[in-house]
Amino acid sequence: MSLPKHVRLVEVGPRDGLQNEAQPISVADKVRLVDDLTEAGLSYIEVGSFVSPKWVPQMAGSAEVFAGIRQRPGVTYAALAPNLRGLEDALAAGVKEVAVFAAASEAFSQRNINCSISESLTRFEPIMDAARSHGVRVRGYVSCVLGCPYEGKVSAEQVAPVARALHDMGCYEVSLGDTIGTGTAGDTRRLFEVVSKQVPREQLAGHFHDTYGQALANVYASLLEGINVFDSSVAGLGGCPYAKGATGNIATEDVLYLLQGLGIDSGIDLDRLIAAGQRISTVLGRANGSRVARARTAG
Ligand SMILES: CC(C)(COP(=O)([O-])OP(=O)([O-])OC[C@H]1O[C@@H](n2cnc3c(N)ncnc32)[C@H](O)[C@@H]1OP(=O)([O-])[O-])[C@@H](O)C(=O)NCCC(=O)NCCSC(=O)C[C@@](C)(O)CC(=O)[O-]
Repeated sequence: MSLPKHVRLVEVGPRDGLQNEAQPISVADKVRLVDDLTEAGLSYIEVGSFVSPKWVPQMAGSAEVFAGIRQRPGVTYAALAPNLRGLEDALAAGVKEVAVFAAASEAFSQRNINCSISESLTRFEPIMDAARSHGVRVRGYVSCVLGCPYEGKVSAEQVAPVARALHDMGCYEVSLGDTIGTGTAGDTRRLFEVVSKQVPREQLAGHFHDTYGQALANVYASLLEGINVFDSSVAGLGGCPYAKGATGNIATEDVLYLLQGLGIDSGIDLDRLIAAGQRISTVLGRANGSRVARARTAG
């Protein structure tokens, strides 16, 4: 399969990245991050989550973040909504696109959203109906597609029906998440081969964490499988509260560098993106998780 000419990057740093940071982050710092990402040319930014603040304290204040950001026309600013309450809060905050999230492993589903996989899919139905009636698009996630912190190996055959269910209920795109970052390029190719028999490739995305240093290889493997949407996190922000040692998502800067080297357009300005990543890394007092950013800012 030939490589795509254009790839869309879904920037998940303000949500997947910041949700895992230990120290409190002010609304102003979150707003600044989203604005910096808009300036860098990202066309899709996941801004926050409308989830229980007891479960994910860092995402409290997502409505204030939405109220504070400068929204550029043509850019999608999305949020997670795990239940009807989350959707209603998102709508009240003026959110135009939400994401629901399921898992391919039962144990992870229980720990993450406190219900079984099938209960979660049932819970999403009224969200889909309400979103549809408000003209809000819904993206779907499947976690633990290449491994689970509790159950170990997860097969592509376990992932496919969950992805299919999300697609069938109306998710316009389903993002497959290697939550603990253990997957290899071979696993990734097989995953997309199997899942694309149930959901068209054009409606699948790859979401890779870099725990084992395989994320960039997995993006390349996915490109070879005809996938052209990837979730990534500026400065490689994040981790996973349920997976010991898990690192953040693949750094957006590193994916962008890969894409530029392949002559694939994404509309993003690497220098501005690096500046955005440096700024939030300084705010958080952490090392920048992007290899490209570290190399470009060394010395
Ligand atoms: C799903 C629930 C809400 C179920 O939570 P629950 O405890 O089963 O629900 P509940 O209905 O019994 O409610 C419990 C409490 O939460 C409140 N509540 C209930 N709903 C909401 C809401 N929407 N917003 C705010 N508060 C809410 C509710 O009002 C109540 O408050 P209390 O009476 O105890 O004071 C909970 O489990 C939850 O919020 N979990 C958080 C899950 C989460 O955000 N995980 C991280 C994102 S997923 C991810 O990172 C993976 C991904 C997508 O990146 C891909 C990958 O890498 O794998």
